[in-house]
Amino acid sequence: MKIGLLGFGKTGKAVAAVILQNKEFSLEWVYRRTPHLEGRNVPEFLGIESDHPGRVYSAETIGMSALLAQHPVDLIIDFSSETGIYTYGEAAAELGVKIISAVSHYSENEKELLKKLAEKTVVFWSPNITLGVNYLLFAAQFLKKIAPWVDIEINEEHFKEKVGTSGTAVKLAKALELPEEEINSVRAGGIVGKHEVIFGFPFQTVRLIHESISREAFGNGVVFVAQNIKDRAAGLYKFEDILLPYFSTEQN
Ligand SMILES: NC(=O)c1ccc[n+]([C@@H]2O[C@H](COP(=O)([O-])OP(=O)(O)OC[C@H]3O[C@@H](n4cnc5c(N)ncnc54)[C@H](O)[C@@H]3O)[C@@H](O)[C@H]2O)c1
Ligand SMILES: O=C(O)C1=N[C@H](C(=O)O)CCC1
Repeated sequence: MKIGLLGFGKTGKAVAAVILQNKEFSLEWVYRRTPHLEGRNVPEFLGIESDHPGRVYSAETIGMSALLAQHPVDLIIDFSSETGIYTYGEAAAELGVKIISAVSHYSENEKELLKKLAEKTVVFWSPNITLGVNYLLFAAQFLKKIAPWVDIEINEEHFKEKVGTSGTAVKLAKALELPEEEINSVRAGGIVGKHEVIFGFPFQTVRLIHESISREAFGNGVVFVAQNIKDRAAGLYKFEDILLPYFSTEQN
């Protein structure tokens, strides 16, 4: 599967490193806003031995439609920001190029755009692309179903510079019907990402914890998602759509 990547910051670099070492994929290009690193070879830049082309292009030099015509891909992965989708969304959807967006927060406008693009191609969006957190989300919902009266607290910890409440914690709060304002956030040093749901029962406490110990975790998540959406029809997908069949009690 040929891949294009938008967002080559802290996470994009770690995700690129994981993809470059996977023989099922070929990282064709990285697309940046500015010409910084333009023309660089990503495997060489990251010091990874890989035969993927992985060349850096910039919006100042080539538009997305031209890039997709000259260097076609099957899938675009987005670890940029809210605005990234406007750069490639329409061009990708027109060509049926699949989209995995890992951007943690979107406003209603971008969410509407994702829905529109999903009429033409596969669009997957998840504020947290790790298998672990999405498993935790299911487990937490099950426990709440069994004991709807239990006290629940959500804690999230991230690196000092992260702005706003994590998209993952917001999603957990929605799923567990808790007010977003009650999420407890810690910002300290270089914490990659930790989410905890505490169930306070009388006489016992249940803690569901997920910690990303390095950003390569998000690369592994991308690989898992890409493998699971590759044969899907156009539509808007979330992590739950991939995991739900695994919770079936039927034997296969
Ligand atoms: N879903 C997940 O599991 C997950 C995991 C980690 C990070 N994230 C999210 O991914 C995003 C990036 O995180 P980060 O820590 O790598 O941030 P970062 O600031 O280190 O990197 C973001 C990069 O994207 C680039 N960028 C921003 N807007 C762009 C655009 N319109 N076009 C092209 N490039 C653009 C920036 O220049 C920068 O290089 C954030 O939304 C973050 O919350 C999601
Ligand atoms: O590095 C980040 O930024 C992360 N953001 C996600 C969020 O906001 O939920 C979670 C993973 C790391």
